[in-house]
Amino acid sequence: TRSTRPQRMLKAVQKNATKGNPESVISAIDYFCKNSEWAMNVGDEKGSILDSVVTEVNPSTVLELGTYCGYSTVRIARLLSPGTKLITLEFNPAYATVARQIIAYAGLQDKVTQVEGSSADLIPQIKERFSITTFDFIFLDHWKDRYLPDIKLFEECGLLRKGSVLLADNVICPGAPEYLEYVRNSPRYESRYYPAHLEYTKVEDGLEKSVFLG
Ligand SMILES: O=C(NCCCCCn1ccc2cnccc21)c1cc(-c2ccc(F)cc2)cc(O)c1O
Ligand SMILES: [Mg+2]
Repeated sequence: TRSTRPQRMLKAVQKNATKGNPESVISAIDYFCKNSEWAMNVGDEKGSILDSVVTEVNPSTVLELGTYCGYSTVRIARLLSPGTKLITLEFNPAYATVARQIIAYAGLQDKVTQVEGSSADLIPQIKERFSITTFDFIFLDHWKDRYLPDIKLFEECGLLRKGSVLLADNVICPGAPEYLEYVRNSPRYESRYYPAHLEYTKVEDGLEKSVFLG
């Protein structure tokens, strides 16, 4: 049977990137998506903004919702301080399988804990399962209609502290209007929009960075 797009992306990484070199893995995926097949990685333009926010926060505890093929996982993990690990959640087992191989090819498997399931199920379990009190940095890149219920779940589960940073992909395209309305109008967040474009296209999109004020 025909291979899947994530499988073809993995082949492109194995062919064009250098094992243990995260930058070459990132470049190989971006090249594949620009020249062969579009895929819903955060991409290079928004990825650079992600890099700058991760570098600024220098987080000790990190959660990513939406692993997909591991592109943003590699972008984040390569910037973490030694000894820091990130938790990345993926709902689709086929995506998770490809991501595991791409993350390992980049040599970052020791900095990543992959979890399979839905955010609604996982978020209430995090404190217990991973001995985490609060997150310094959360990257939202999963179902866009889950951004709002999940940020409320983070609050209810006591997973945010004064200064926790949430960065949300696709707030314009496909869009997360209710989420935007909430973080931009809630007195409990300081929110800022980073304009960019939908990965590998000229379509308007951007990232929303929201700092929890406690
Ligand atoms: O849908 C997107 N991502 C989510 C994929 C599914 C996530 C599933 N999942 C993972 C963890 C998890 C935990 N709990 C519940 C569900 C969970 C997405 C789409 C586009 C896009 C597509 C077509 C188009 F024409 C324009 C834009 C661009 C992006 O950058 C995107 O991120
Ligand atoms: Mg996205």
